[in-house]
Amino acid sequence: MSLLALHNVACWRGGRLLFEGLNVELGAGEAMLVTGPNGTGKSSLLRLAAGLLRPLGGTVEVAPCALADERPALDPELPLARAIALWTPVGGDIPAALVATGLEALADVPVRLLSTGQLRRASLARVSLSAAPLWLLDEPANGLDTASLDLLTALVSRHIACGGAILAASHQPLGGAQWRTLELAR
Ligand SMILES: Nc1ncnc2c1ncn2[C@@H]1O[C@H](COP(=O)(O)OP(=O)(O)OP(=O)(O)O)[C@@H](O)[C@H]1O
Repeated sequence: MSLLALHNVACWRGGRLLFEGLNVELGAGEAMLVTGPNGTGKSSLLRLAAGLLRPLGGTVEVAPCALADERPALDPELPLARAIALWTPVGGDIPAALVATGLEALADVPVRLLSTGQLRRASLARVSLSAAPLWLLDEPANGLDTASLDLLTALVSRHIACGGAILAASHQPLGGAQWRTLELAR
């Protein structure tokens, strides 16, 4: 079953054509890494998949998805666990997700006090709790230290093993899956 299907997609942004004729198919248990130089449209592609951007042409079919990008999408004034809870469906195990992202000691700390790497991990915790089968990860390794990269690898591995799919944009290789690569060019 396809969790993401882009057919002949074109994207216009910032006054220029970023890409056209793009076809992507992601099924359960599949992961795709989007690479390419700055400004070639990696983040734009993820936003297209998330339904936050409209394609200039082509079609986008997508299963329920969760996006993690540079914006944490968490209320800065709330303690971390409560901010994440606003995104978590009933039954989501927030303490376990905080442990999986190494954030258990920060559950009561306001989001605005978290560091860059901690915020990135908080986004990953939010996504992992979303129950969405498709994860859209924009530079998920940015700002992560070595131990946190291992946590990211474990999260990816578990999601793929559970039949999820991941579309990630990254300038660095990611672990946890057999990544197919899509390279965007200028
Ligand atoms: N909100 C926006 N409004 C207009 N143009 C934008 C907007 N966001 C990005 N762009 C433009 O779209 C183009 C692609 O940007 P995008 O962020 O998708 O590239 P990227 O491949 O993810 O880059 P990077 O490797 O630097 O993260 C760039 O030329 C950028 O200026």
